[in-house]
Amino acid sequence: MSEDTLVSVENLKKHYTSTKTLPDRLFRRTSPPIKAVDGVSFEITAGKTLGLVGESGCGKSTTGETILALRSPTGGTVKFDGKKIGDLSDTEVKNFRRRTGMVFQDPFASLNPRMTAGQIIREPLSVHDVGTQDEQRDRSKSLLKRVGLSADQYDRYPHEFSGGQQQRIAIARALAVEPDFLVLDEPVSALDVSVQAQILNLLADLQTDFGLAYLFIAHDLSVVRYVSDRVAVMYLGNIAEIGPTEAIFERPQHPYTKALLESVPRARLSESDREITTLEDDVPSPRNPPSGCRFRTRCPVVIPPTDIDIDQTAYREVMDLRERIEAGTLTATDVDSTTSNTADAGTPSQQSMTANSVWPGEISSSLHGDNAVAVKTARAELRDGNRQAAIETLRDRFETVCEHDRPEHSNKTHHSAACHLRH
Ligand SMILES: Nc1ncnc2c1ncn2[C@@H]1O[C@H](COP(=O)(O)OP(=O)(O)OP(=O)(O)O)[C@@H](O)[C@H]1O
Repeated sequence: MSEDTLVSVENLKKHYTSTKTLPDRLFRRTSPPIKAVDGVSFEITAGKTLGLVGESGCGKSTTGETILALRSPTGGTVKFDGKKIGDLSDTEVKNFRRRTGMVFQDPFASLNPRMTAGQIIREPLSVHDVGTQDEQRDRSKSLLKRVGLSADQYDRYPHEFSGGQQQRIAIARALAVEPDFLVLDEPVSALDVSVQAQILNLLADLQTDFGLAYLFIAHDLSVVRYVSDRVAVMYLGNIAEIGPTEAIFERPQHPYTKALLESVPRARLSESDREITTLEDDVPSPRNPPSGCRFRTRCPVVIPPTDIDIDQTAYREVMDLRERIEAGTLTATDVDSTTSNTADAGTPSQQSMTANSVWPGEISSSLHGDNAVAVKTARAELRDGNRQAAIETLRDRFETVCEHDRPEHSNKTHHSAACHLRH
């Protein structure tokens, strides 16, 4: 941890356990928890911005809310200014609350409609007992001006403001008690594009003036690139890659970061022919995330076992096939019994089989030698009702390091990707 680290997050976990319904209780059913955040580590430097990006549902908001102790962690630690949040005394908790704050995506929903702009901004001053009534009023008015509104708007209600102005009020409220750290959860994504830049510039000015540190949560990569000193890329409850902004955008290391960047529309004409890898498949459920590397089920460069010879397209097809058998979405009834059978599965003389002969309708790549034999054997086993044997046959031959080992970050302080290809 460096001297000017303000927030330090180590192996943070937040799992949501669902409340049991009556049938669940009657039948003693338990559903696995949602692993929204599952072992996240990073640091935020005083006065700097860490951007947190990732697809919807990957755990960004939960990370921000858990860091601010709005949710209790399932595991791991958060330190603020060197002190562990869970160990704070009542006075220290109050001080932590004063020094931290949050700005939400939907400004209207985050402002009390029955309070005026002035009352909203004053509220934290009252809660923390800062100043006299007159001083609180004066400070609220000067904050209104500081965020680009007018002191005359003090007595107006939220609905009398535009979306951008409402977000300015929410920012003023967050600044009222002079915090050091703000979690900004998608602060511009609900706003018109024309207003977004104004709010981003305001946040940048305030950061410079008050030395604020930000955790800036967003799914819009161009926004994150614009505001962040460092960027953490999150996937299914884990940090896939973290590093300085330019390094992440110019020299991404993790296949997920690359795919995320590739999925951004190309701005320059010169780039219009660039081949793109889009993230088409759905993100797996955080209730039952893939073992090993969380991204392996969608990864375009998943690593085959070192002792087999297979190209990436064929390997991905075989992996997807096994996933479907394991998930129960490919069953015996889906196997056409008129073609292929167990007998021809392991014929040693069959060194190469055409795509059609290996698993009609499922495998379109050509597989050779023992790869083809394993897939044909699994097919026959599934058709004969022996699903577990089919899974084992495929696992024995094709199990990958990406599947049984969770990749670690090699370099926690600079630029690092949690990917087996980096080791
Ligand atoms: N209070 C909750 N109870 C149960 N599950 C939750 C709760 N809050 C979030 N989740 C689940 O946890 C996972 C992570 O959600 P989270 O909102 O943190 O992700 P996110 O990356 O911020 O998504 P988005 O960009 O859509 O806001 C999701 O699967 C979500 O459905």
